[in-house]
Amino acid sequence: MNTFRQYLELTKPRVVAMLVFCAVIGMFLAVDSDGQRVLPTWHSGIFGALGIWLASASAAAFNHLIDQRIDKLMARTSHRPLATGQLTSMQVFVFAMTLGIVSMLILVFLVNMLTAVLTFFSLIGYAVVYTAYLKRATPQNIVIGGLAGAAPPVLGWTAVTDSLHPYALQLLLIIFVWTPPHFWALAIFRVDDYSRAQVPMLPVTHGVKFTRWHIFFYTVLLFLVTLLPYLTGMNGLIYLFGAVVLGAGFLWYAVKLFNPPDDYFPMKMFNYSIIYLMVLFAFLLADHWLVQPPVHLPVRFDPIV
Ligand code: HEM
Ligand SMILES: CC(C)=CCC/C(C)=C/CC/C(C)=C/COP(=O)(O)OP(=O)(O)O
Repeated sequence: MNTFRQYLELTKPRVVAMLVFCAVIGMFLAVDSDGQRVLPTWHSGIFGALGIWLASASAAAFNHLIDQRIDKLMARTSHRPLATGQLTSMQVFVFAMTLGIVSMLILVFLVNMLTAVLTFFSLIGYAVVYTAYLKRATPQNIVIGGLAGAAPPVLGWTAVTDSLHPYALQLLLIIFVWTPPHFWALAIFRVDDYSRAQVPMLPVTHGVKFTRWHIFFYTVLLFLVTLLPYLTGMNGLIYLFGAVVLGAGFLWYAVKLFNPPDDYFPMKMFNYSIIYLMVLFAFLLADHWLVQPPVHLPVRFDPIV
């Protein structure tokens, strides 16, 4: 592997691509204080996405740095550049710091302070609170830590409007509730890895059966939470259709997981979780721009900040 690819791997490019995708959709879902659709300017769109991307990549690189001992012990992560010794801790530290500082400079000077502050908290939330503390401390690690990963649509939104709208928090809530079934499906499949590395993930501490019930509970909750954008008048029937069909698919996986046809089934659910989120956000976007103004529940929500 050449050096460029090793540094690229530190940034968890596919996960971060998804975070930026959610942030960009957040930008295009933004409304002003009168509830009117607004578009990102070229400036806020490009620098907002760049800053959020670099901050997420920095957080991912810090995660590699802090987790190198664990990563060495798990089959899924043992090939990572620090685990194999292809990069040194100092190289990764300098890389992560550089990305973090550049992202903050971009957000503070070229976007706005609100987005910079919220992105900074997300970076610290993932790199320090989740990775260095929660991950090793409690099986609720990914539930609480999921807050940082759920932030991107809010960050995209604030990059455009410089204000925090309650509608944006609904998007955060969706990703927040989506994260446990997303991760625990993978954790069931990788339970031996986590057990070997002594990471207290739910299937390790409480068993697979208990984890399946948690996945089911969060999937039902996710189904309900995804109805909120319709119920609050943020989105219309096109979105509702997408949310119900996609949610029914997710529920099917959660139920089938109680009696899986084969050992690989949890990974099929994990893969579905990613398609689910991507398509759900595409529906939010399509609905927002194809159907306007929303015709139901004329509730007015003012920005919080
Ligand atoms: C605390 C929260 C989260 C945890 C613990 C978590 C955990 C994981 C893990 C362990 C993987 C497997 C990576 C690998 O194969 O090496 C993964 C993959 C992935 N996650 Fe998450 N995740 C979280 C939040 C998120 C969020 C918020 C998003 C996007 C909105 C996301 C999107 C993805 C994507 C797209 C992949 C597939 C990457 C690939 O194909 O390699 N995850 N996640
Ligand atoms: C600024 C901002 C939006 C920050 C969010 C950063 C970020 C990369 C969030 C994604 C969450 C994620 C991939 C968790 C997996 O970590 P893990 O350590 O459990 O997984 P691993 O074993 O694959 O490393």
